[in-house]
Amino acid sequence: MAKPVSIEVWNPNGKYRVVSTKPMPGTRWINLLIEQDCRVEICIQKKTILSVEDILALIGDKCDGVIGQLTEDWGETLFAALSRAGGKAFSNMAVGYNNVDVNAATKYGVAVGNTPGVLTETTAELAASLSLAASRRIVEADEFMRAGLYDGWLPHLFVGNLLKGQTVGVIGAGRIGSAYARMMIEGFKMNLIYYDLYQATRLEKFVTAYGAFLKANGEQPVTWKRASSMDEVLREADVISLHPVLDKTTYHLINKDSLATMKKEAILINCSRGPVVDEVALVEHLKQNPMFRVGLDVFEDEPYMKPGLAEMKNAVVVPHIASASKWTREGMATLAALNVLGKIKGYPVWGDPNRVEPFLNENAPPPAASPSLVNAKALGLPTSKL
Ligand SMILES: NC(=O)C1=CN([C@@H]2O[C@H](COP(=O)(O)OP(=O)(O)OC[C@H]3O[C@@H](n4cnc5c(N)ncnc54)[C@H](O)[C@@H]3O)[C@@H](O)[C@H]2O)C=CC1
Ligand SMILES: O=C(O)C(=O)CO
Repeated sequence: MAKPVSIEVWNPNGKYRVVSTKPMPGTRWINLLIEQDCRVEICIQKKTILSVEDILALIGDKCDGVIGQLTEDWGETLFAALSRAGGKAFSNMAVGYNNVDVNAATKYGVAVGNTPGVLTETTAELAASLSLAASRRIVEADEFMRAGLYDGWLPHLFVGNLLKGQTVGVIGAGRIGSAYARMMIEGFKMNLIYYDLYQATRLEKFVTAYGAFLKANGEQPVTWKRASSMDEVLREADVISLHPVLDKTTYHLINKDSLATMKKEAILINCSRGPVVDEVALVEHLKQNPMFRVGLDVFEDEPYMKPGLAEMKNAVVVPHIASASKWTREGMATLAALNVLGKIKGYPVWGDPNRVEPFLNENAPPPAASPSLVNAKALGLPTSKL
């Protein structure tokens, strides 16, 4: 028997029962659901990661939709239970959905939502922050100051890497990878090399135009190159940032061999998913190459780090906070709630998940659509005209 979980209830007489497995930032998401006759139940259990058993208890006998988190294991068991309870929709409060078995959801007729776009710039900004922190050894230097070790300027004190004119490498030049690339190119005049399965045409056009602008102003123009293999990026780039989805093709994309391919003084950033990097191999590489540095937002066995990583001075580590700006987190909550609401109300699916701004405008009602359902096609759901 599943244990009871603590919940907070909004609009108890609402017709549709929507459960959120966590309190989420802002109130717009709650108000939008209430306005459309939903009873909203929010799990307030003091437990960071809910088990499948906890979530089964939350779903109960009647549940129309659930908003869940990337820490939860949404597989066959939960989708079968949600479907038995009359559920039509689940949305992750995240753009990544590697914690969700989409095939199982489709089998039970449950739509799966995610939250693209609203976190693109915020996540790219954290990747840029980690790039700076790692290249200029900010965390090491901060610890040194606080320990009272600073006794005067020295020519060799915390010497790091200059970014200007160096090459930034992006693996996975989708929404976030492209936004990060632009920040590093505009901010630090870096040249770009990227690897993706698809051509990042808009990014290429941007770098070409920016290069022409710099040249016209008498500055060294920036350049871009689409690499034909990931290894080409690893060999040539001075800073490498990982932004692909996590799937079978990207699991341990960075491993002992690929680490050995990188420059000895390269900077590696991971704000995608932990298992994209073989963390045991990374710890060993950091030990052997003190001038190689990493900035990590995600870890292979979250919330844990592999043994040895916490002791490495050449690693900057933060707890999966890349999308943690107020505007973004409130927007993620709104998109997740609207994904679930749209399916419950029988609305079509928004035609372009890369253009979700109309759903985030607080001064106008959101479009009558689900902003982003990843199995819409498999479920044969209609698409809204933009
Ligand atoms: N650390 C954090 O808090 C956050 C992490 N993320 C992670 O970032 C990922 C990317 O998000 P978006 O940019 O919005 O997604 P996106 O779908 O726009 O971009 C992903 C890119 O990866 C590329 N890709 C897929 N397989 C590849 C492979 N084998 N090699 C190279 N490239 C490959 C795709 O073609 C695509 O261009 C999410 O799936 C999520 O896991 C996203 C937001 C916040
Ligand atoms: O959205 C995601 O995929 C995250 O990792 C958290 O924002």
